[in-house]
Amino acid sequence: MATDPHIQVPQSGEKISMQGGKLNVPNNPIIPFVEGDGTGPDIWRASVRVLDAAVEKAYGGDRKIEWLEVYAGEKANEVYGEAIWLPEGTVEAFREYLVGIKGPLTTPVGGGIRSINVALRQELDLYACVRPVVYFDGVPSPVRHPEYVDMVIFRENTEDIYAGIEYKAGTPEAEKVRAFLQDEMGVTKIRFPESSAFGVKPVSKEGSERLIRAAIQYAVDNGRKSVTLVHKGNIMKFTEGAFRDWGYDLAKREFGATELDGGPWCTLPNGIVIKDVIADNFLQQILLRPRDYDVVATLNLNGDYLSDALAAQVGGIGIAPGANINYVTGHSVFEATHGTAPKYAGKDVINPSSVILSGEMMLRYMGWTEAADLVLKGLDATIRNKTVTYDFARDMEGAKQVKTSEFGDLIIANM
Ligand SMILES: NC(=O)C1=CN([C@@H]2O[C@H](COP(=O)(O)OP(=O)(O)OC[C@H]3O[C@@H](n4cnc5c(N)ncnc54)[C@H](OP(=O)(O)O)[C@@H]3O)[C@@H](O)[C@H]2O)C=CC1
Ligand SMILES: O=C(O)CCC(=O)C(=O)O
Ligand SMILES: [Mg+2]
Repeated sequence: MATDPHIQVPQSGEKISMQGGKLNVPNNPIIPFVEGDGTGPDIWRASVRVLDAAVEKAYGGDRKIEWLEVYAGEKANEVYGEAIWLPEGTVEAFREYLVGIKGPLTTPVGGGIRSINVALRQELDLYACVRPVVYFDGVPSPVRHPEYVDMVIFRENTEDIYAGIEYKAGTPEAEKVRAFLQDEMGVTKIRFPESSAFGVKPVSKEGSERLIRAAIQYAVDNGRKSVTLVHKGNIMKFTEGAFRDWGYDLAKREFGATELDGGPWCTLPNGIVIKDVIADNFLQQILLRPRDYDVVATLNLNGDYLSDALAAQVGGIGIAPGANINYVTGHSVFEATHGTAPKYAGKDVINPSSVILSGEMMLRYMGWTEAADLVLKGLDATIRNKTVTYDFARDMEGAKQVKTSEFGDLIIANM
């Protein structure tokens, strides 16, 4: 990164580091950010002002983030002048400065580049995608009791069918996989072998355990009630089923869990329940009985679907933050659950709450809790005052619709 001429490191500012398993955060940390594609720039402009204002108000100038712009996606193509989607310098900056934040990046469907978002998580081994889902009073919701939803999704972030190991139908590679499966492994269940594409779903013990460990540790540290392992292990026995079994084993081995009524559910000594639910059932349970669920640990693709579904219950992906974290190295990239929402790009209308709340998570992760609390205070008051962006305004009686930038201003005023 030091040699990347496109990346201008701020003159002042210091690196965040990890020492003895704890983050060491200076008062003026350098934090890399990617603005993002589509609505990313609209959202980032509002978000950065809110985060800076919260830090300024909380610490009166004693602390300040030194932002370092790095590039990915369409902006990287512009800045680098060629088709470079995820420059080495960007990955290196996130590696070197430990904590970063990003806007959404476009991934084409069917062909073209593979996801830059996924690539970044894989490159930095950010194995836990952490997505809290909580209700802010006044947000319009399609359910009767959105306030019953208070969950934190821990989604495995580096494996599964999501890793992108696929072979296109009709290629020599797909033919090779077909031949291996049918001729060497004796597989007879491929319905249309000649025209099939193939995808691979790697799910490992190490990968599952480190994610489930992070989820249980989070539950312990935050006084939560339960951890639910969500899987489709009845059908995918050796991948999703193993995820469940490895989870229960880990809870017993590392956290002292004991079986409840003959198992497989178990409890930790402090009463936290470890349980499991099959994924399709879980999707109806979260609508009917959301209070039965708290921390959720699941595989990559399930976690992707669940994130948007649960976000809808508390008002949608306009207010759905997240973090990609490696709890061992401390590396983290905070990002919203939503994508680029391209039809709203450049219109200054989109809801910036998801990135603002991802920034709030980042401040809390850094130990800057006073600033994080101010972000929540400002956002909460702005929503209660019914001054909201289009997505909330369309279903909120008596609301005044404001622009993305105005919404940011109001959050700052309400801190
Ligand atoms: N981590 C990442 O960077 C992610 C990237 N993507 C990428 O984003 C692109 C677009 O994906 P798409 O499937 O359309 O999903 P998006 O999440 O971009 O948008 C889907 C819909 O969700 C609503 N929405 C999204 N963001 C907001 C927001 N900030 N405020 C209010 N409403 C919002 C809008 O609904 P409405 O139309 O009702 O207003 C929008 O049309 C794809 O290339 C995809 O791969 C997708 C997810 C994550
Ligand atoms: O990378 C992408 O384009 C989509 C990723 C996504 O939907 C997610 O991580 O929630
Ligand atoms: Mg998604």
